[in-house]
Amino acid sequence: MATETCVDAHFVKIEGLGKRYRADQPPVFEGVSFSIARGEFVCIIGHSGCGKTTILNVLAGLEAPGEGYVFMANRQLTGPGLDRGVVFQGHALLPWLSVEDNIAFAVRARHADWSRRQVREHGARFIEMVGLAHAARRKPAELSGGMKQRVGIARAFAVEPRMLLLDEPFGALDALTRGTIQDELLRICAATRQTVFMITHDVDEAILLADKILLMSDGPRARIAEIVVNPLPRTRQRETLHHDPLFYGLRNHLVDFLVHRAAGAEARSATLPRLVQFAGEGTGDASAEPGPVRMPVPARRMVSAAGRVHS
Ligand SMILES: Nc1ncnc2c1ncn2[C@@H]1O[C@H](COP(=O)(O)OP(=O)(O)OP(=O)(O)O)[C@@H](O)[C@H]1O
Repeated sequence: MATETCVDAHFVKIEGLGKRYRADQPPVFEGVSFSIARGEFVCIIGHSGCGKTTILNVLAGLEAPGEGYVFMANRQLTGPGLDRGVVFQGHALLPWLSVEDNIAFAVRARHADWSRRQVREHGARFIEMVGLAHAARRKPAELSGGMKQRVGIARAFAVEPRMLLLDEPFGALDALTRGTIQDELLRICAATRQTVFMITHDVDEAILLADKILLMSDGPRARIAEIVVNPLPRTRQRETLHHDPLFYGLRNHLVDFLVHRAAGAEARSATLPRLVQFAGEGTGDASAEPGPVRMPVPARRMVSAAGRVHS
């Protein structure tokens, strides 16, 4: 029982990850260590180029780390596998297949012994889940960007991966569509207790979706400087999120990191990430005191009023 609890808390374990692309250059990031509990939704935020996608690719097994290890359920991951589902920004659908066939293709890869009917019925559940039953026979070219992204999400869920990896999946969508899909994602994750690792540049998106937010310092030699535990209840909803007294304290803390601390010596030299937990209406951490979102910001690193990072 104790072992099981331990596996649950450290379902995914990343230890001392580092990556250097060129021998004559410093590593993009180093000493990256963190855990993801089973069923936990983790977002990672950091400025462009600090290595977020590289970390996601290492978790997906698409790229080898220069240093360090990744474990899932106590097993070391050394390559890609159907136990992990990836949703990329560019949806990556097969253009000659319909929505249902795109999903069936992925399901068949996972369950080679299933009958055609089993594959179809299984896929239909997930198409329904993302609200695309009416478009199941359409090809990707006949879908909007938001619909394509939903197909990508349905496909990833249909494979029932043990960990879902999302690389800025909503970055290219308009605000309204993004909101709708975020709500769907929240609902599906709550229903399935899916373990998720997601890259986002949107602070508000991280607050809405994540249980834990990893803040990366700037590269080269980027690190996870802080692990911020989301104090808002898991039942949070987009429409009412900003009414919670803890919302602005958390938001200011994240924006302040991106604007002021990500490039600072303290964040860049952190050997271990700082755990930031907010307590009650204020915060248990002195540096996490709610404060104004300070502008203007350095030209290279702008965080818009909407909480999105631009470089
Ligand atoms: N295959 C590669 N070969 C050489 N350098 C690479 C390669 N892939 C990434 N890099 C470099 O590594 C650094 C980190 O890239 P990565 O895409 O992981 O950053 P990121 O934080 O995801 O950035 P963004 O937010 O802009 O997507 C960048 O400087 C990038 O140029």
